[in-house]
Amino acid sequence: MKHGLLEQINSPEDLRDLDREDLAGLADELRQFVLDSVSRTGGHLSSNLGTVELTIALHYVFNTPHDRIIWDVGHQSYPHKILTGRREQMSGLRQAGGISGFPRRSESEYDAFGTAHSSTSISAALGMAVASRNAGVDRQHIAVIGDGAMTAGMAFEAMNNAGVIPDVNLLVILNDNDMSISPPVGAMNRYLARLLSGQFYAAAKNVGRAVLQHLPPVLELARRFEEHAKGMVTPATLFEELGFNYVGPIDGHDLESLIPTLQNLGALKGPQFLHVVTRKGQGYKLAEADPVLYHGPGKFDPSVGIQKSAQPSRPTFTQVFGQWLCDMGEHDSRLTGITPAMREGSGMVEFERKFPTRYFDVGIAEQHAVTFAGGIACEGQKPVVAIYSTFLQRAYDQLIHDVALQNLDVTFALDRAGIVGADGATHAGNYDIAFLRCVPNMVVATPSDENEARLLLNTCYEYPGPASVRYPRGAGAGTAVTADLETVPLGKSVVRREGRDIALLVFGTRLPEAAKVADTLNLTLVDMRFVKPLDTEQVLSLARTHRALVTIEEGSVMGGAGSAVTEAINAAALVCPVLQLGLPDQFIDHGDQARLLAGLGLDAAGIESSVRNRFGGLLHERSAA
Ligand SMILES: Cc1ncc(C[n+]2csc(CCOP(=O)(O)OP(=O)(O)O)c2C)c(N)n1
Ligand SMILES: CC(=O)[C@@H](O)[C@H](O)COP(=O)(O)O
Ligand SMILES: [Mg+2]
Repeated sequence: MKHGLLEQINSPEDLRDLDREDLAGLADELRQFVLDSVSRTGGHLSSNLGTVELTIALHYVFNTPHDRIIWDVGHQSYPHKILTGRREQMSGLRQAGGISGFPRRSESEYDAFGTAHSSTSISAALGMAVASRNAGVDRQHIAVIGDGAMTAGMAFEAMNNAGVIPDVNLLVILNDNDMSISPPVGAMNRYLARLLSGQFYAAAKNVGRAVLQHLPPVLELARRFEEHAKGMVTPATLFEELGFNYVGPIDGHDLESLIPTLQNLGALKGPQFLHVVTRKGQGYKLAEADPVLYHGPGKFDPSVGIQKSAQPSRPTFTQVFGQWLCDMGEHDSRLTGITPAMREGSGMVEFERKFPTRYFDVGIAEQHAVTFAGGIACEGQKPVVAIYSTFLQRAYDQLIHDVALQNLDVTFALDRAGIVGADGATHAGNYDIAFLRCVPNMVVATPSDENEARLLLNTCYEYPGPASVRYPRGAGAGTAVTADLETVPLGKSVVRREGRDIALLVFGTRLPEAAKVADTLNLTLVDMRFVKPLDTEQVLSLARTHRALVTIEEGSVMGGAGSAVTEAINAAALVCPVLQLGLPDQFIDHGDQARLLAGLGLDAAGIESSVRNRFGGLLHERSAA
C-alpha cells in the first residue's frame, strides 16, 4: 500500500488523479489525520470518522466544486475540508482566526452552502438545482443528511417539494449511522431500521402471497397487490412515494460499493435518494464504543482517550439546570421535560433515568417541541422545554402563536445563551432577549449566577404562563446553589451594591465582572434578574438618583435589555443618559468564550473602559466633589 497520499492532495483534482486502488489507503490516512487533528483542537469527532469514505467517493466521482455538495449540519465535513485544500488549516479549527467547524461559503468554493443548524441541506440543494436548471447549467446537487437530521420536518418539507419539481438534478444521500448526538429516537428511526433489516419488505411480500392464495390467480392483480402491500409497510416506499428513486442501503465504508453507485446515480436525472449505512466513530475503537462521548470532545490524548478529570470541576449551568429539573420533577409530578435531540447538552440524562415516562426527546424538531409543550400545558400539566437559545430561533412562531398567545404555562430553559465559543456565529445565543421580550405574556429571566439560575427556574416554573430562563455555556463563578425550591418576587431586581453617580444595571452572568467595576469606581450595582417584567420602579428610581445608567447584558444590544431600560425612562419622560453594553450588530466568529467576551468589552476591563470613555466627566466630577 502506498503511503504519504494525503499530503499530495491539495484539492479534489489531485484526488481524482489517484488510482482507484489507492483510495482505501487514502481513507486510512485521512481517518488518522482527522483523529490526530481533532484530538489536538477539540471539535466534532465521531461523525467525521464516519464520513471518510463517503467524502472521498463524492469528490472522486463528482466534479466539485462545479457539482455542489451540501453537508447537513456540517459537523461531519472535516474530511471534506481536509481534501479541499484546508489540511494545514485544521490546526486552527474553531479557534479565533482559524477555520470554522462548519462549511462556510466565504471559506472555500467547495463549501456550497453554510450549515450548522440541522436539516437545511435538501432545501438548499433543491434551490440550487432549480436555479441550475433554469440557467441551463448541467451540474449535480448533493445533500448529505444524517438520520438524526432526517427527523426534522424541514427535511420532509423539502422532499415533498422536490418530488414534484421536474428536471432537477438532486441527489439526497442519507448517511444513516443509527445515531443522532444521543441514541436515535422516533418512528422514523424505527422505519429506517426496519428498512435496513429488510424484514418488513420480506414480510410484506409474504402477506401479499398468503392473501393471494385466496384470490383469483390474476398475475396483474398480484403485482398490484404486492406493490400495495409494499407501499403500506415497506420503509423504502416512503421516499419512493415522495417522488425519489430510492437506492440502497449500501455500506458507506466500502469504496467499492460507493463509487460505482455514485457514478450510476450521477448519470440519472431527477430526484435520487441514496441510503448509505455508516458507523459513527468508525476506525477509532473508543469512539465506536461511545459515539456520544466522542461527538464533540475537547482536546484529548488519542492513545488513552478522554479521561475524567481528577479535580472536581465547578458545575456548569447545564448541570445546575439538570439537578433542578430532577428536584422539581420529584416535587411536582405534573412536570414533563422536553428536549429536541439535546439530551446530554441540555443536562437531561439523569432526568430521563429517573422519570422515563415524563421525559421526551422529540428528535431534531424544535417547532414540534414547543407546540407539543403547549398541548401538554393545555391539559394542566407543566412542561419544561430545555432548548439551546440558538435552536429556539427555529420555533419562534410556535412560541408566539401556540404558547404565548394562549398564555400557556410552558417554561423555557434556554441553555447556551450568549457567546458559545468554538461553534461560533451559527450557534450564538445572542438574540433571545431581543426576540422574547417583545412577545406579550412572556417572562424573560436572566440569572446572574448558578444559584440565581435555580431561584429563577423555580420562579418561572411557578409562574402560570410562558416564561424563559437563559444561562450560558459552561460554568459560572462557582456560587453555592441552594437545594430548595424557593421563589423570588417576579419582576423585582436586587441592589447588590450602593454606590454613587452611576448605576450598573446587569442582566445576567456578566454580574461578577460588573461588580469589580462597581467596586473600583464606587458605583451602584443592580442585579436586574428580569428583563420582563422589568423592574420599572427600580429603573426610574435609579435614573432619578444617578447621573447615568449603564446596562450590561450578554445579548444583542439592539432590542435587548438595555433597550427595555431606555424605553422605560422615555415612557416616564425622564432625562438620564444610558450606556447600553452588550453584543454588537454583527455575527461573532468562533473562538475562546472568555477572550471573545473580553474582545467585545464585556469583561471588567472593557466595562470600566466603556464607563470611563462615556461618562469620564461624571466620574471626575464625583471624585472632585
Ligand atoms: C436545528 C438543530 N437542532 C439541533 C442541533 C444539534 N445537533 C447537531 S448534530 C445533531 C445530531 C445529528 O444527527 P445526524 O444528522 O444523524 O448526524 P450524526 O451526528 O449522526 O453524524 C444535533 C441534534 C442542530 N445542529 N440543529
Ligand atoms: C453540531 C451541533 O449543533 C452540536 O454538536 C453542537 O456543536 C453542540 O454544542 P455544545 O458542545 O455546546 O453542546
Ligand atoms: Mg446519525
